[in-house]
Formats: sequence, structure tokens, C-alpha cells
Amino acid sequence: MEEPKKKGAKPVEHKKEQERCILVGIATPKIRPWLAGEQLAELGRLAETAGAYVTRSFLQRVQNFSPATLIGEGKVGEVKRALEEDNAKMVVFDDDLSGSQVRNLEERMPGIKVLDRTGLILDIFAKHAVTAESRLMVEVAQLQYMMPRLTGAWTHLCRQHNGGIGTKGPGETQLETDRRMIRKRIQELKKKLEKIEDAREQQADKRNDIFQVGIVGYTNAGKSTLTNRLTGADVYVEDKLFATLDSTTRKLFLDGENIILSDTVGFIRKLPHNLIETFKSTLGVAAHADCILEVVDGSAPDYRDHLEVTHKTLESIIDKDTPRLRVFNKVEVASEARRTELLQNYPDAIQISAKENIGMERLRAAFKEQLERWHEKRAVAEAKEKEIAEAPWPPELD
Ligand SMILES: Nc1nc2c(ncn2[C@@H]2O[C@H](COP(=O)(O)OP(=O)(O)OP(=O)(O)O)[C@@H](O)[C@H]2O)c(=O)[nH]1
Ligand SMILES: [Mg+2]
Repeated sequence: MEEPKKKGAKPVEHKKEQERCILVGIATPKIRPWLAGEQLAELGRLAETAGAYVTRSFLQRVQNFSPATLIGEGKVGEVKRALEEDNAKMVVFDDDLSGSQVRNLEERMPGIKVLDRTGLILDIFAKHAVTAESRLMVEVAQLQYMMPRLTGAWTHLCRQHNGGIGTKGPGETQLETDRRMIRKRIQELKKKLEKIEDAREQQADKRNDIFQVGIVGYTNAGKSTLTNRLTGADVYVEDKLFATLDSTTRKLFLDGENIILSDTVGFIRKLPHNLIETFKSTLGVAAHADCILEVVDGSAPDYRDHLEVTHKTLESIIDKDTPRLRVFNKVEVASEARRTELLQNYPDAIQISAKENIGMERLRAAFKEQLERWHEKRAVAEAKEKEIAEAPWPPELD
């Protein structure tokens, strides 16, 4: 059996050259402790995917977020000391920071780069974007992310130059100019994106007579591995988050005819709404599908959370009437207890291993069933169209 494709000959350890960083997660009483730990571990994987080296992580339990710095003042001091000890120059928060929070934190920790989960995701997106379309989308998202943070950067500079004196006057004018320029740029980029989208829609129309399956799911669930397994394709697979940014379509020969599988960008928790909005057209590939295949990592401790995130993200993108299939992947590494739990709670889902080639026959059978239903639906629709076309005109009156 063929091993999934790995990224070329990459040096394994490069910790000295990597940016060293510390992670900060915040757990409110609403979130269960083990899940808070999982989320922080996921942030660590995001940081590593972005090329950073995590020296340590903090998980602070709080009743409420602190408005000025997100975490309490005492904790800020603790993080600052840890950064010095670890010789790290970057701190990444698992929750979104406002522009003023970034500014306050940077003031308290001079020389330290302050990022949040979204900033990290955008960085990964920027690195993994290959096509003109995804590059444009990433730039829009980056500019939108920058806008509210601009205030921080500028007033920060103003204070430095004017010794802490007010921030009105030329500073604000400059800020306004910057904002206007960014807005204009966003508009331009969006126009370009619309053109690409139109071209894609036209292509999608042309393919209307082929059954299309949109593969969706949480990042790293194994969507690309499954696409490769089913179609013998060579889609990029890696044990990193957001390996796939641009959707790819592959043909699968099934029951005497070709169907199309589209592999798409994965979802993740705490993905800001405007990022989903921006990537809607890539995800739109799934929106046009005749059937949705949801891939879930059945071995993940927090798979229920993954299911929920996927469900919520899809809600805004996909027609609720589109037929859906669900597979639990990586079952060869899931415990017996987990497999039983999945079987009991999700009797319609198919347990598979894209890596070990388990469950593929059942999945193909499920595709066939959907394909038959699709043909039936089309036949009914065509008959109706024909009836309308052949009806006498003007209609006969009684
Ligand atoms: N154990 C196990 N690992 C798997 C299986 N399928 C995929 N993987 C591994 O999971 C990791 C992610 O696989 P991908 O196919 O890149 O996942 P993806 O859903 O396309 O991820 P993104 O494109 O990043 O959203 C890789 O290391 C795969 O080798 C499986 O059935 N079993
Ligand atoms: Mg992928």
C-alpha cells in the first residue's frame, strides 16, 4: 500500500531558527477543563504549522475576560517573565484580541509580538495559498483583520514620538487615510474575486450533468487522504492544519460512470465569521455539490466538538436539503470503546480508515445509492420540464 504523500525533503528539526513562542489559553467556567486543554493543544499545532516553536503554554482559569488585557495583570507579569526565561519573542492567545488589547499587551511586554488565533490562522493561510483566488481571499482577510488593529499601532507610535501626549491631530488624519486606502484595496480585491467566482459558476453549470460530491470536515480529518484513496489522485496530504486551502476536484469511476469529488479547505473552531465569509467561494464548491461527504476524525478526543463546528460552519454555506453522508475516519487508531460509541450514536455513519483502506466498499455503496437517487430526481425534473414544454399554448380552457 502506498504511503500518503509527505512534504519533500524537509529538515526535521530547526528549533534554533524557529520563532520561539508562548501560548496562552483562557478557560471560563463554561468550558470543561479537558476541552480547554484540547483547544490549547490545537493552538500549539497551529503555531507549529506556522513555523513557530512553542516553549510553554499557560491555561488561565478566569471568571470573565479582562477587558484591558484579556488575562489578569498578574498573569501578564507571569507570561512576561516566562518569555524572558525562554528567550521567546512572541505570545499567542487562543482567543481573539481587540486592537486595544494588543496595544495594552505590547505596552506591558515591550519587544514582544502579540498574536491571536485568527492572526496565526491567517499566517498559515497566507503560506498555503497557491492559486490567485486563494491569495486574493487571504489578502482580503488579512486587511480586514488589520483594520481595527491599526488604531493600536498608530497611537502607539504617536505616544513614542510625542512622549505620551494626546493622540489626536495628524495621527488621526494619517489613520483615516490608512483606513480609506485599506477599504479601497479590499473593494478592488473583492471585485477581482467576483470575476473568478463568475467564471467558476459558469464551469459548474457546465458540469451539471455529472454527480458531484463535496468533501468537507474539520482540518486534519483526512479529507485529502480519502480523496487520494478513492480516486488514486495525488492531492497534498500532511499532518498539519490547513494543508489544503484550494479546493481540488477529482474524478471517481463508479458504477459505469464518472462522478466528481471536490476536496475543500477544512474547518476549525473559533474561526471568525468574516474569514468564513471570505472563503465562502472556495467552500462554495461544496455548496454546489449534489451530495456532501462529511469526514470526521473518529479517533480525536474532541470529535463531538469537531462535529459541532462543522455543522455550524456548513449551516451558512450549504443548502439544508443537500443529501449528506458522514464517515468517521482513522478508526484503526480509535479505541474499541470509541468505535462502539460511534456505532451506537451515529448508526448511519460509516467507519473508515483512508490510510489503511478500511470501509471503502461501504462508502462506494453509499455513493452509488446517492447516485441512483440523484438520477431518479433528475428524471422526474426532466419529465416535468418536458411536460411544460409540450403543453398546448395557449392553455385550453374548460
Ligand atoms: N491513522 C490515520 N491517519 C490518517 C488517516 N487518514 C488520514 N490520516 C492522517 O491525517 C493527517 C491529515 O490528513 P489530510 O488528508 O491532510 O487531512 P485533511 O482533512 O485534508 O486536512 P486539511 O487539508 O489540513 O484540512 C495526515 O497525517 C494523514 O496521514 C487514517 O485513516 N488513519
Ligand atoms: Mg487537505
